[in-house]
Amino acid sequence: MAAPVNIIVGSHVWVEHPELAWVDGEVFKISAEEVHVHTTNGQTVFPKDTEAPPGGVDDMTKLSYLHEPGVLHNLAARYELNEIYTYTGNILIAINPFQRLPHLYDTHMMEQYKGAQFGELSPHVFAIADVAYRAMINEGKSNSILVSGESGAGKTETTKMLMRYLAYLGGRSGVEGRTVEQQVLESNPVLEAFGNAKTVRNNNSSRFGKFVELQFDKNGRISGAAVRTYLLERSRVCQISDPERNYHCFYLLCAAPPEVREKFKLGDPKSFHYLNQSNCYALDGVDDTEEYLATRRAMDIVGISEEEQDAIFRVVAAILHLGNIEFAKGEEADSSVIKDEKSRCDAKSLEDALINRVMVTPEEVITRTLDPVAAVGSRDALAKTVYSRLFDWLVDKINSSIGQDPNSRTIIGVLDIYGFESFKLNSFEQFCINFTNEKLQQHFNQHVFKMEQEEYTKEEINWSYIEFVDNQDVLDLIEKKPGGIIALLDEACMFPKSTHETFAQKLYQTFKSNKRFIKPKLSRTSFTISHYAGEVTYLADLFLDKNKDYVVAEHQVLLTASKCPFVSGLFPPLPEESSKSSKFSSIGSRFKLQLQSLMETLNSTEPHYIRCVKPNNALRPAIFENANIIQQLRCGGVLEAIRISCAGYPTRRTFYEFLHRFGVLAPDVLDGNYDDKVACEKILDKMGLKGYQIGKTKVFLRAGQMAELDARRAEVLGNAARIIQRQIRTYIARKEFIALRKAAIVLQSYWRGILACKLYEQLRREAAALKIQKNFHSYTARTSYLTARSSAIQLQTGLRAMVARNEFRFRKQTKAAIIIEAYLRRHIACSYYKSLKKAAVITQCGWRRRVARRELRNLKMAARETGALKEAKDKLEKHVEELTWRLQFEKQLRTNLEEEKAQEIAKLQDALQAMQLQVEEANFRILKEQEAARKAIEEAPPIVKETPVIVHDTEKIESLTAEVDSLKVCTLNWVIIIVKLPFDLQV
Ligand SMILES: Nc1ncnc2c1ncn2[C@@H]1O[C@H](COP(=O)(O)OP(=O)(O)OP(=O)(O)O)[C@@H](O)[C@H]1O
Repeated sequence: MAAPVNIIVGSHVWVEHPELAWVDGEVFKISAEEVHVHTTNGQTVFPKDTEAPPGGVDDMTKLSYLHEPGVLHNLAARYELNEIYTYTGNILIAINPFQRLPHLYDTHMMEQYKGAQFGELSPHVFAIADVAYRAMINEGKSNSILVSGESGAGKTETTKMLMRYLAYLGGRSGVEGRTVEQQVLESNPVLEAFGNAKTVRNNNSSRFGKFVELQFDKNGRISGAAVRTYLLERSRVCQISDPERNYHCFYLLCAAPPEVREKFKLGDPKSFHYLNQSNCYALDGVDDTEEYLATRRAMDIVGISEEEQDAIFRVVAAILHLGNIEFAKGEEADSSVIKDEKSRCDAKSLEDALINRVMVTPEEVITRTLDPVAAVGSRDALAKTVYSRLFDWLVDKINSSIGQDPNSRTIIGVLDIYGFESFKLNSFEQFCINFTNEKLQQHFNQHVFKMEQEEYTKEEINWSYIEFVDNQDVLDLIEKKPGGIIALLDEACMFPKSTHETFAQKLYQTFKSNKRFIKPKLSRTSFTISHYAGEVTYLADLFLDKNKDYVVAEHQVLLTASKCPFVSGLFPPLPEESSKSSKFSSIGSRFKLQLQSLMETLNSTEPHYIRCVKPNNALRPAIFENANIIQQLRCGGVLEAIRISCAGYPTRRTFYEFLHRFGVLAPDVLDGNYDDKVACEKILDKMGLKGYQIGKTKVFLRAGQMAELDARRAEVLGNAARIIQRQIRTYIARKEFIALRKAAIVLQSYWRGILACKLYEQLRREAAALKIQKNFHSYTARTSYLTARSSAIQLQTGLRAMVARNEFRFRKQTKAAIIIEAYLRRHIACSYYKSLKKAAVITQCGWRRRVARRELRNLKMAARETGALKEAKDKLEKHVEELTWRLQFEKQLRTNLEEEKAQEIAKLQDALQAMQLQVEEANFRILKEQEAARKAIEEAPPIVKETPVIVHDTEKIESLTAEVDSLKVCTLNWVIIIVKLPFDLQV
């Protein structure tokens, strides 16, 4: 490959790669015109800045090597660190982070950016908004911020942030009710509900362009606002492809609370033809019911009344029901039930409007019935017309409700518009979008380059080497009247017989020699336009249909006659002559006019640019391997701006300003009597700068030269400041030194006196301390000795007592043991003695028994020998027994007698007396009986035998006599006892 300048062996370079965009490598050989690079594949080579900061630079113009890979690498390095914003001069590049970064947009951030110098803080949308606001306030000029980028790049999000920040700067805090800025912010959700849809590239893709104009009063407060919208994608209402969705409002309404669905006879979105062409009904992380309620709240805030909201959703529901009408072949169009209450129009009129067409010829009026395919087209056209009118009504309503400020002198406009589009198949929408971008690019060119060139021309400096691609020729190709593509398209639309083929042929013929128009070789209906951002091939097939904007007369009649005042309000009756003269209106030319008006507005403002970029792959490291980014930067004019900025003279100053600022660099030049221009030239030459230009009134500097001059100026000023500082410091220091020295001497003498006093005092204290120490030591030593001694004595006492107690205990135990032993021995001896005694007794008994037995045997033998002995023995035994009994009886008696002594004595005395009386009586009777007996003997015959009675009486007398004797003895004994008793008792 060819070697670019400033590349040598060992250089680190970027090499173009067909898929990865750029890969880095190292040059290892340069021969003739060839550079050999490791990892080379024969593509373009750019030098790599090995000293570039790893985190990237916040402004691309600060890069040492400004080329595509350098730019891309810088963006990638920053994106890696979540730095999604980067400047390119005054243009802000915003890369979609695909993740919420709340810290970037909180109130704290807003506070930081408020009034901060541009470039002082990291690049940010707030910085751009702040610059616009400050410029407006300071210069009293209107400003605009143009946000562009491809679908999903983050335009809408960026616009929201801008609006929030501008509302923060220009809002009225503490105002009651709905403020303008609140209404402006809340208009977003309303417009998004009706103008946004899920597409393949973005779940919340805005299907229209938008220009919000914030009007400010003289105090810089927001006093009014206007929203302008561009080119709503109408075809989406009737036609969607998987996995896209129709406009959000349809799904929100189908998910509305049951009473609302009931009112509009709605149900599952799958049951509607306009929604079920795609299988996507829900969005991840979005609750349509919630969104419905939020949209209604936002509608409240922007001032849409309850009735109007109802009417709006009634129209939305009607469009859904309209889509379900089907047509069959036949004379009569077959329709499913026409739910007339939805649009409040007559079912028959609806049917007529959908399938009948009236043609007025000079001769007659012909009514023609459409075939089913055409009827479907008619139905869809009706739906699209109603929807786009509804959308326009919403925008108008928002504008009238927010209100315009006729006294406002300045505005800040924010443009959120689709970026350049180039797909495989490009249709009318892409044509319009790219036309818009050509317009904006021209505006960009005019602003950045043309202004630059005009300035250079005015100043009569040489600018010939700055080239830029002027796209006026492309714009002519598209919009020139007559003869441009739009004009030809309108023409073709007005010719009933035109087809897309005739239209394409017309284009080929008209533009066959146009540099910007190319006819693809194999196609009959497509054409290619060489746009500033690249070539785009359009398919002309649907251009005619899509360009037609008129409302079919039958539809107009139907809708004007609607019983719903809202619907009839959307379609006011056309003035007689306009309906007659032309029922044609073209989207292309309407859009052209809108763009012209937008451009006029933009041209009257100071523009600021934000380019949103969408990494193809949200994975961070992939960004660098993303050729599409380069394309987006190219389309956004970023690369061109960088190139021009480097090639041109970005810095310029009037001679006066220059001399005022940089005169210090060459005081001799200032002192010399030179013309301003010459003086400037001399200063620049003295500084050794090259490539600058001197105009008629200004000095033009190349990129970086201003910084260099500033650095030199800072150096000179710094040196001068240092000299002055040195002198002043010397003077001050000397003065301070003398005063200090004087003060030091006084202080020293005073301090020395104090020190001597202190020393004496210290010595005295030391001596005293020694004495105290000595006494204290002796005292402590004695105290500790006494304590030790008393402790020893106590210990000894304790030990001795312990020993004595032990000895005493031992002796006591010994004594007890002896006693126990003695008792034990005595017990043993006693036991032994008793056992001996017992044994002796037993032995004696045994012996005696043996002896007695022997004696008994002898006695028995003797007794047996004599019966008398035996009788005697019996007698003796009886006697012994009687004696024994008598003894016991006597004992008993004696005992009883002892107890009853006194009574017994008396008793016995009584008994004695009685017995004496008896004795006397007995004696008397004996005498009597003896007397009687003698008398009887004397009287009885002489032979009479003795009778036994007498014997008896005799015996009785004898016994009585014996008894009397014994009683006498007994009485005597008792007398003796009684006489003796007092004496015994005394004893
Ligand atoms: N600054 C940001 N912070 C966080 N997420 C963002 C940011 N910018 C964009 N996004 C994400 O990217 C998505 C697409 O962004 P946005 O809708 O703004 O794109 P757009 O350029 O307006 O697309 P379209 O042209 O299709 O409307 C957003 O829904 C959001 O998820």
